[in-house]
Amino acid sequence: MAMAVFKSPIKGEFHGSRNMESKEFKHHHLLHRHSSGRRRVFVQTETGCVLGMDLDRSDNVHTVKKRLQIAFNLPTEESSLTFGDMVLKNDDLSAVRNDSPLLLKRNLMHRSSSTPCLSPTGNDLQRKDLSGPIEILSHSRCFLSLKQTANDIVEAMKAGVEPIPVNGGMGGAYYFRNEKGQSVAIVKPTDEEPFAPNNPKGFTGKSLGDPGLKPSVRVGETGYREVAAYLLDHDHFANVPPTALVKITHTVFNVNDGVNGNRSREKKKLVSSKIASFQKFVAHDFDASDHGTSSFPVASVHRIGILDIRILNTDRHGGNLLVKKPDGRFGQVELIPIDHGLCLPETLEDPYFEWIHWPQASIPFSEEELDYILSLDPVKDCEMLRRELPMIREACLRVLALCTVFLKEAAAYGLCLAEIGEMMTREFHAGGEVPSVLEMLCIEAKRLIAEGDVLSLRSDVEGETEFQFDLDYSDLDSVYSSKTQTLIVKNPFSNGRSSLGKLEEEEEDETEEEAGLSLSLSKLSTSTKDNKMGSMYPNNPRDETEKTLSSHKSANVLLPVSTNFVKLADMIEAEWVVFLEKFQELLDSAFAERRTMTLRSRQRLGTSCQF
Ligand SMILES: Nc1ncnc2c1ncn2[C@@H]1O[C@H](COP(=O)(O)OP(=O)(O)OP(=O)(O)O)[C@@H](O)[C@H]1O
Repeated sequence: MAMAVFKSPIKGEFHGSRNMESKEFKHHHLLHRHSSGRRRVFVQTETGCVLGMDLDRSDNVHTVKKRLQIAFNLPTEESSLTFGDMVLKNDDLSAVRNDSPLLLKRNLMHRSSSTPCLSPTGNDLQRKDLSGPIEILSHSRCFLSLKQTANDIVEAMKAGVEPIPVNGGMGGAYYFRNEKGQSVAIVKPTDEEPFAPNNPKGFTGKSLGDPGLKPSVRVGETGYREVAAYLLDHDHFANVPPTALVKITHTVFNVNDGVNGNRSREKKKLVSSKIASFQKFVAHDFDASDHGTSSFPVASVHRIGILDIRILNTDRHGGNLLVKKPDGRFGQVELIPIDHGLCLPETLEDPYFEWIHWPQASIPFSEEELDYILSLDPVKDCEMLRRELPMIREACLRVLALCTVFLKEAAAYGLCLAEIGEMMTREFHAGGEVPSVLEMLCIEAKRLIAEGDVLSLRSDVEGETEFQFDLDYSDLDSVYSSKTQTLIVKNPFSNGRSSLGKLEEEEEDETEEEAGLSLSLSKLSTSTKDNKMGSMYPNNPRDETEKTLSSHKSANVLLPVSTNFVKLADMIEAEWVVFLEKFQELLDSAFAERRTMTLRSRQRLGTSCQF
């Protein structure tokens, strides 16, 4: 019963680089650009400083870098300018859209651990940065309600009402208030995230763009994920508070001295401009970790679970569900999901779903929920995110597409939220972490592609797309143990092509044990989470990761280890299309297996546990 979600529109939708965008969008984009010629962009350095700049028709990468050289005292040849997945090269600024944040990076060979915080030195340029105190980085209607909130805050700032730093959490966060002193928004600067250069709580040691708290979510990129979760929450189904990316200027923000991560501005009270997520504050009474969960409405748990599955949320713990007591005596509590910074990872990760063992999650979906799931369109969702958040990485969009397809098929089969969540979650066995059923299905789909003749799919498009993904994964590979991936990918393409050189080198080292792993995968049934799987990993994959991590500096000592079993973004578009088809073909038997497991465990527990 595989659904034809990706049949016709897929061409041109799921691709590795934004310069292959759909014709329709490109046309619209070009029209817009040529009619106005001007665009406003926000350039952020790796250490967090932000400058608003107006580009006009005649600007190119070189002229922009030249202006930044004056502002940040960073020679053009020592810097690169990136926009999401893309390193902007030559004279091409055509992909950069109005309100886009760009990242100015110091080239690797010019970096040193004692690099001071790049702070703007060009007064002239700074004066030309005519940003208001809060600028929403979009003119989309989706953020209209936040415009008023921003205006209220600006009025309060004029009246001397100061924001309040949030005490808890690892990242820098601030409650911004209205004139009455009421909190109306929570602001999280991207350069104050855990391990980012200006983190106020001592968790520093990385640059923006480096792998972060979760290796598949880069430092400085949690903010746009918060916005993505809001945008994907169609019809406010799951109750995600309105969230936007902003450029915001205030003295309350933290700037470290760059070398030791010490706070330097506390006393000086200097004004800093930041790119931050800006979320509507929702008054609440407690969070889900403070309270029994039995009073939580089934519908709210289902709606939040549906969102978490789509976005592969790796951080849905109780503290990230705010709880509001009912107004009247007989009302129900309201749940407000927050903190979506660790959703949409760049590779399949182990999600964390606090609700997975709540009884509500085992109750079948209602008709209304099934209709909502049926209406979800992963192709449209990806298009919408590309439009609203042009910096979003294609790798994240593939995770979104895959998880949405999985949800749609599973719900259509009749599985409940708990069953779907469990199929996405890894288990730990004596031998280490075991891939989730979802991951095993992906591994199997990749193997099926490898068996078929997809080599021809690669021939035309290898160069550029490959490069985009190489950029993405060179960083991530250093913190992941990706043994399984290597084995799966190298088999079909071991024909001496240069872009896969790295994999070929590794192939020579293939041990008997690894060959055995390839073989086991080929015999894989979809019931993957039994103890047999443990023996497929005689060496704990986590040990490998720990070894890699130990070679990194400060922040990595504190970072959790992570295993990467499946990458999605290493496939060229044509492979991705075939992969999705194979993946869907495998789903029915996996769901049947899961259903049998549920029935068996119910029989064991007796009927008292049924709902
Ligand atoms: N939209 C909101 N409305 C009201 N309060 C909020 C909102 N978002 C966050 N908070 C409060 O701020 C606290 C910190 O927020 P959040 O968990 O998003 O930040 P964080 O730095 O990512 O935290 P952590 O490190 O625990 O993940 C929350 O525990 C919650 O109490």
